[in-house]
Amino acid sequence: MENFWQTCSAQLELELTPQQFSAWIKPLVALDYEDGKLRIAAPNRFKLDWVKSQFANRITALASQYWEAPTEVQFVLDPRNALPKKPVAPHPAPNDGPLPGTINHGQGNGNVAADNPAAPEMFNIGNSPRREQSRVNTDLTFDSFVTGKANQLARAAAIQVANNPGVSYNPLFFYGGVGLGKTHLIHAIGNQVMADQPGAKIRYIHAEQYVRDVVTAYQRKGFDDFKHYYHSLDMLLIDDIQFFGGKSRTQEEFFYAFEALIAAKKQIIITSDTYPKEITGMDDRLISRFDSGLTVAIEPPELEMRVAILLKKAQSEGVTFSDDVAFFVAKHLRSNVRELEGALRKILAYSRFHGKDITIDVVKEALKDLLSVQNRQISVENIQKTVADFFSIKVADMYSKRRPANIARPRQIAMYLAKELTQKSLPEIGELFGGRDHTTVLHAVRKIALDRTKNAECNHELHVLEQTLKG
Ligand SMILES: Nc1ncnc2c1ncn2[C@@H]1O[C@H](COP(=O)(O)OP(=O)(O)OP(=O)(O)O)[C@@H](O)[C@H]1O
Repeated sequence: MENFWQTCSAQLELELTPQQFSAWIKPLVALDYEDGKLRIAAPNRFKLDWVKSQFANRITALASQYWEAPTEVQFVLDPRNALPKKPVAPHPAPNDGPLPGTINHGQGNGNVAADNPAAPEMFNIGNSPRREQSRVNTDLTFDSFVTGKANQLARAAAIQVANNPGVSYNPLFFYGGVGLGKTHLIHAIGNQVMADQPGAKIRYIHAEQYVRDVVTAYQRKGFDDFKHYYHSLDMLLIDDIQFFGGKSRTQEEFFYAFEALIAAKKQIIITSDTYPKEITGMDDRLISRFDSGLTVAIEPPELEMRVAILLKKAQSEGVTFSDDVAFFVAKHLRSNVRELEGALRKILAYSRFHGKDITIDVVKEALKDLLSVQNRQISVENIQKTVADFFSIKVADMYSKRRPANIARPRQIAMYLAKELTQKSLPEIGELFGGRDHTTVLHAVRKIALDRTKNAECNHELHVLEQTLKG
């Protein structure tokens, strides 16, 4: 039973986004399995209904596969949490990922949001424990953060700020690609400050949630409360600020909060996928403020660091990885830490499921899909040829200086795909497109990324090209 749930969770973790997984699957408890019936408990009615409608089929399939027999899955309320059903709030809850959320039935005694289901999430700070209010994840600490060349500067800055919040660098701005540990690092700061200063009012928030809170405050004419809450913080940790791009109302609100906090020497820590000046659709005055403290990059991990991360994560799962195995995985998976974690989960699930020790052969088998994608390296040349074929232009036009629209656009698409599907940097891509400047590549990447969100046909073309290139 436990084995099944571990395997099933590991599989779902691979299939869902991290937010979906932690919002919907992590809180579930597998209760028992008898006569082809599996019972799974959800912490509240809302989660129960949602999980049932969204994930029941997948869990049933995994259970039937595991027990090699048709299995019926029943979802029940966790007997420890069973409370009478309450109305569902119409807005998304903070940590519930992209899906509609609700008030927290489990700990609402007397707090504003629980009494008033329409109250915005940001006021849900009544009687629940302080850590809960701060949204700081206690698992993400400096201790569990592996350091290497790629992140040592960022870690040093983080420690410095955690030791002297509001004093040393304000704001502290981390930027870097996906899955490189930006979120981990800002939670680590939050955890340390919370331990050092138990009275401090700290808040972690993802920028998308902040945008939603602004919208909610706007709809309910609740800006005074909104302002009061954010301006009263001792430390604000705001993740993925690039989501503010193009959202002028949010930027304006954030600007006031920013000014108020900095003036009061309260620490602000920001993460983004790019450095301040490169964030699209961001007000110049905010950009200059973001850059007014310390801005630090986090780079993709080098080989030794990838090995260290794998060894540490395996150890924390109670499994010992031999150095050979760790090197094998680290050599083949190069892009980011999240990918390494995914690979580790796959390996553990595979070895548990088949009852095999973790050897290189077992790893090869467990990561078959991942490794074959990595091995089928997509080259920029290949992208140029495929895109040229697709739009019936000459490959040479990819490097030429000619600019008619029927050539310029496919060229921009090829640059976009080169950035998306290869590990090449912007200058390297520029070089391969006839010695163009990296800003030209960046412009193309952004333009096509934006078109893609607005124009279904463009999105479809890109999809076809991606599928062709990935084989
Ligand atoms: N140096 C590290 N040591 C240990 N774990 C790490 C390290 N860097 C990242 N991780 C882990 O990798 C996963 C992804 O990291 P994180 O969410 O912090 O990335 P991110 O840079 O914020 O990415 P995104 O921009 O996609 O949000 C997390 O589980 C995190 O704990």
